[in-house]
Amino acid sequence: MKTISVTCAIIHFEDKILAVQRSETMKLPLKWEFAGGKIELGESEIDCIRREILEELNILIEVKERLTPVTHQYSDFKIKLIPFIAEYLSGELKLREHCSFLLADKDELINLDWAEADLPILKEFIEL
Ligand SMILES: Nc1nc2c([nH]c(=O)n2[C@@H]2O[C@H](COP(=O)(O)OP(=O)(O)OP(=O)(O)O)[C@@H](O)[C@H]2O)c(=O)[nH]1
Repeated sequence: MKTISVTCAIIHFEDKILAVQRSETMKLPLKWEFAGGKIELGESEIDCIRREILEELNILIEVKERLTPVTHQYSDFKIKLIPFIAEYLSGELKLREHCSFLLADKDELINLDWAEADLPILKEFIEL
């Protein structure tokens, strides 16, 4: 099965972290994730995450650090999820695809119903 490469961003808004909830019509409905999306042909990981965040959330971010990518097999597809830590720079946050968002303390994140591929990323981030 083909592996899709997806970037995602753990975005700091001062001392809070942004999590977003997938809408009912998306794959993995109502799961929580870090915003991001598929890498396009010829696109760098960093360009991808900046583009996806602008498209999905209408904001600009500064990418700070790359965490460890996770490969995960869902029942019908396989992904390589590449996480970045980032900081909010500018723009008014608007949800263009997701149904809700949360600005949470780092230690509250674990209580959400995450997309499975995000769990090792969350663990690495919480232990930083
Ligand atoms: N953006 C993002 N996608 C994630 C995360 N974790 C995770 O399993 N994914 C999966 O990665 C896939 C690609 O992300 P996407 O946001 O571009 O996907 P999409 O809904 O547009 O996919 P589709 O157009 O095929 O329905 C999705 O199926 C999504 O479920 C995450 O933290 N962030």
